[in-house]
Amino acid sequence: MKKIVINGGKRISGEVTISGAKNSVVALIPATILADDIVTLEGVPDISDVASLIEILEIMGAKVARDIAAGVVIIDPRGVESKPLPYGKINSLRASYYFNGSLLGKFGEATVGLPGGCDLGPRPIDLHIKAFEALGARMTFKENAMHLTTDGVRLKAATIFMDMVSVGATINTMLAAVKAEGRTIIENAAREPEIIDVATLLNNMGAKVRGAGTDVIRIDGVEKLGGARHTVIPDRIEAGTYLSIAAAFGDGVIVNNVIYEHLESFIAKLEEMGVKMIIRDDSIEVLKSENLKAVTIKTVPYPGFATDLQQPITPLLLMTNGRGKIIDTIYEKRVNHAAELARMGADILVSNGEVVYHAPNVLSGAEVVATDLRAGAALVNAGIIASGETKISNVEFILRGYDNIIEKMTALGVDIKLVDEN
Ligand SMILES: CC(=O)N[C@H]1[C@@H](OP(=O)(O)OP(=O)(O)OC[C@H]2O[C@@H](n3ccc(=O)[nH]c3=O)[C@H](O)[C@@H]2O)O[C@H](CO)[C@@H](O)[C@@H]1O
Ligand SMILES: C=C(OP(=O)(O)O)C(=O)O
Repeated sequence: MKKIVINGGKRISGEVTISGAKNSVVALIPATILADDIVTLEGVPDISDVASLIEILEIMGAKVARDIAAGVVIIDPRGVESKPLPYGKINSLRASYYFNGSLLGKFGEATVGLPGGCDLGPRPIDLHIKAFEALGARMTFKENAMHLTTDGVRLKAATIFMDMVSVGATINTMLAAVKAEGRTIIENAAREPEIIDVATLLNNMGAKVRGAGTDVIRIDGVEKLGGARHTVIPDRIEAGTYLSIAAAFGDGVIVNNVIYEHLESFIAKLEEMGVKMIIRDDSIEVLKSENLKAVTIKTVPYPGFATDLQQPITPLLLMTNGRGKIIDTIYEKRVNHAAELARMGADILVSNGEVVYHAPNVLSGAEVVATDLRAGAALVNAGIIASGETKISNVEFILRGYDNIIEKMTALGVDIKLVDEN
């Protein structure tokens, strides 16, 4: 079993460069099968979710060439068939649900197992299914998988109102609708930067998607999509994770390859706490910051404070002064990191579904468990601050979403290693 071991208590400094966004690339890869020619993705992070998606692409018949160090993946989807994908890697990540949309959009048929991903409480996909049905698909369960079919190959455009703001359902509807007959309108669409990134790739492939990044997306279906070359946007969640530890325990850290506009609500919180920063065109320098103020964080859909950042920022909150809360309105059960941080000596607990903390805290190294991806990131950040040794298990979650975290943290002066141990 792999574990991350951190010898903490040494302040960090230096520079780190942010990789391509996990939540973008995991949709871009399934999107490539809609093309009838080669698609090249640049800025692809070295994370296990990408490896899993490439494996699935290859099972479907795509030819894939990857240069991991250069961050380039070249996908030739011309041999792809809509084979049933009931088990295996499909269940190991969330984003495998995008193959439902792209296979359905291309072949009028898809058989894909239920998605996995982080256990954050219930994560239904009813909105995805409702949207596919509105586009003319029928759904049944077959071989433990969702089987989607339509009459003929092309779906029929529709106006779809999303009952809730959902990143996955918005992207999946785009994937299914780009080749449908007529104009599809998605109302109450999610507005995350990753949605714009997927729309940009689709448009470069020849699609007609307008309005991505607003809550109304219009898609005029086209018959054919071609090849394209696309660079993945920087990962705002990875950036927020490094900015958090830089603010909590840095003596001057520059975070490169950042789009500030994607992080505005997060930066606003750092400013409210009193963190000193210099914001440049595509980098943010965090200066040594002291006497920080406790704040309350409430997660909401973009452009509000991202649910994926509330756990990585928690160790920073623990270093402030005062009391505060974290209220996650997207996933009420995304609180498991609190108990692990308490094992490291933090004054933090969950009350009525809200995380309540009292700062400042003195953290000590401990054996802790990464219960999910961002809980794992929180424990890495806490382990850096804590005195003594922190040993984190279940690191597979962390490696799903953080490109070269050991190397990047080491470059900032952290004593951190990945070990194989029972
Ligand atoms: C691979 C990926 O991009 N994952 C991100 C994506 O997940 P994911 O796309 O799964 O999250 P959604 O935006 O769909 O979920 C938002 C909320 O809507 C609910 N919901 C969603 C779909 C549905 O059919 N029915 C329903 O009730 C969910 O339970 C949740 O409470 O957005 C989340 C919210 O920003 C992030 O935490 C995840 O990192
Ligand atoms: C919850 C996350 O990922 P996923 O939706 O892939 O499980 C995340 O990236 O924080």
